[in-house]
Amino acid sequence: MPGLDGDRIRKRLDEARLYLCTDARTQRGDLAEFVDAALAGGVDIVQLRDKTGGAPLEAAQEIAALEVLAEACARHGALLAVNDRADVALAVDADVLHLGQDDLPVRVARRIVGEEPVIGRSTHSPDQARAAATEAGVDYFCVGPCWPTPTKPGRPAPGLDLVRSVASEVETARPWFAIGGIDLPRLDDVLAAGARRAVVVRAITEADDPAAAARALREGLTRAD
Ligand SMILES: Cc1ncc(COP(=O)(O)OP(=O)(O)O)c(N)n1
Ligand SMILES: Cc1nc(C(=O)O)sc1CCOP(=O)(O)O
Ligand SMILES: [Mg+2]
Repeated sequence: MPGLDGDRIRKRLDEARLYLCTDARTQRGDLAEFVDAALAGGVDIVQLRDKTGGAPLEAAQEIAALEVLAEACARHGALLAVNDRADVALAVDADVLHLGQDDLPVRVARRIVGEEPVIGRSTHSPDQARAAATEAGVDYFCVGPCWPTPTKPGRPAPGLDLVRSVASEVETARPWFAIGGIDLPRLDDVLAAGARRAVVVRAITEADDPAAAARALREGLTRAD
């Protein structure tokens, strides 16, 4: 929630179970209604991740979409996440900045966003997960893809073996999320592998009823606690 201090952001991150990445829904023109429904269903963190047009969003479009998400997150007590861009995270006072292996180094991003927002890291191997579990400035990490996914074409999937290995071998107090190909029918397998938090894209963005889809995923994750 923009305006939260670092301690409150970290407390909410710790409690978070369901993380949604959404595009700006430019074609459908329903971003505000969509995100309101997803948040009502129990999404804890919303990230704007728009890679739909083959090129990044224009800056003005990205900021406009983030303002829509920020207002909805503030109303629902959820965290707002920016993908890739530390300058954009600073500009919109985001709670969360997410960085992949090929994005800005965390120590560089920290110089831009300061200490308040949390920073997350994508990981795709046990070594990367171990590094994210200890690297200074990282607050959470993601582990995947659990299944090959058209949302991230070309990203090989280490599968649930990676989730099992992180759950059993990486000792960390940092929250971590499983990602990639996760939907309700697969959630029990993700939980059985040892994850307690999940990131989804299509399971909510492509649902006929995003509130119901989010609710079912959130309930599944909550039951596993
Ligand atoms: C929450 C979350 N987890 C993983 C990613 C993927 O980040 P990255 O590997 O940098 O790929 P892009 O999303 O930037 O294409 C993410 N965005 N969010
Ligand atoms: C954006 C992204 N990052 C991944 C990673 O493994 O880091 S997998 C992924 C896409 C997840 O989309 P869906 O839920 O539609 O499969
Ligand atoms: Mg990235």
